[in-house]
Amino acid sequence: MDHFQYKNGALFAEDVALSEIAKEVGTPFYVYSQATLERHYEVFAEAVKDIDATICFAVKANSNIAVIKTLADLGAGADVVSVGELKRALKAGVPADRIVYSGVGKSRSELEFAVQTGIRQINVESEEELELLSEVAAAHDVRMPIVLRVNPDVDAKTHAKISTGKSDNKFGIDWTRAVEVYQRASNMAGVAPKGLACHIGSQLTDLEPFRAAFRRMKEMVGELRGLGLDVSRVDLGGGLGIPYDERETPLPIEYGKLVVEELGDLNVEFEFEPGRMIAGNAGLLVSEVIYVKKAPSKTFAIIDSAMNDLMRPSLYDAYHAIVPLVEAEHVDDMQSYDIVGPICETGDTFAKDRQLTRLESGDLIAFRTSGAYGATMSNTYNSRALIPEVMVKGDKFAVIRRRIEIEEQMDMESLPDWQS
Ligand SMILES: Cc1ncc(COP(=O)(O)O)c(C=O)c1O
Ligand SMILES: N[C@@H](CCCC[NH3+])C(=O)O
Repeated sequence: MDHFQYKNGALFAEDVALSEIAKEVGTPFYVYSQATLERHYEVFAEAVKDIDATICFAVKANSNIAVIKTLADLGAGADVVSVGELKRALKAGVPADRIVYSGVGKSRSELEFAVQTGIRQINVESEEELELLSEVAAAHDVRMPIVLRVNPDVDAKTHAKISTGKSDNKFGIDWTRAVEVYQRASNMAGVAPKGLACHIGSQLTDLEPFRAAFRRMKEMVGELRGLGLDVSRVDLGGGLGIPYDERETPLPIEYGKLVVEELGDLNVEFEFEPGRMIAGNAGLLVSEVIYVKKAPSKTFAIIDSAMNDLMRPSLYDAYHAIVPLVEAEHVDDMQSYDIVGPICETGDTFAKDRQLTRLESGDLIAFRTSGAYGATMSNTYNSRALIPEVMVKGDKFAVIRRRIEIEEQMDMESLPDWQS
């Protein structure tokens, strides 16, 4: 359940009419419901309450400091993949000892920063990274807690571009090598191996791939313990899918049950890294129709947001429900539209042949389920502004990132001496 509902024909975020926000901040903008963010975190926490669990919100899904702080205030940790995300998490008030750091390409300076910050753990994804981390941590007189991210060679049955657990994906250490690498790590300076991690992909709509990965993790923990090695943590990553359309997706409670069923007797601390499940349905992208253009074979609704603001449709052919801000009175007046942005690429298409109530220039529409991987993946292609993000709580709203205009972006550029 989210907190974006129609009241008297107008779409509200909690107790604020979205048209009111549009009037104040202009379109397009992202809007998040604090109550939905909180509710999703609580639902996930409830689902894993029977095990020792640290929930580390995957900051890549939504890195706005106000969003991270909302979750940190409920006790969330953070899963970060860059020093930039680490700095955001710290600024939002996430305690360092609740931050885990994943990613295949952490640089020396990033490792140095993480080691000095004293975060909970680094999820090591290759032997080369292990060697570098060992050197960096030892030089700082630190024994850095690590887990090895394992690639379990499991097909997550999700979009190929966001599947991460097959052996031909770049992520993690191949499961057939993991025990040997762990053994090696336990004799290295600067690192303290605590356990294993896996993350097989994002937007999983079937629990079976999770089960397969969990079983592989369990086998490996058994093997490591059999060798007398200590394993006290297992990080199960994120990946739980959410409904973008009417198809059902597994509930967090079912996922939690699966974890208990498969791994409940492991006697470890678990870490989870949910991103989409928490932020996805907590956000909308609101946009205005600029023109409605009839072509011989179809009608285009050209709107003021574009693929640079919400990349998911053009990148993954992802579906986002599109709804009007003013509930249509005549639902029998449905028409077919291609919803497109102003960018100079045909790929700048949000939806094809979408049945919507009649649209006119000036109408406001919203893309549902845009709170995860929306603003974080936006960019300034075609020299467009970065759009505002707004947070709603009850009957209040606040701009949590202002529009970053092109003038400001140009201020970051300079001419080489020989041109000035
Ligand atoms: C290592 C890692 N953890 C967590 C996540 C968050 O995934 P999701 O948003 O699907 O929960 C991702 C992204 O897929 C990831 O790569
Ligand atoms: N960016 C992707 C998810 C990738 C998850 C990152 N590991 C999406 O929008 O669905």
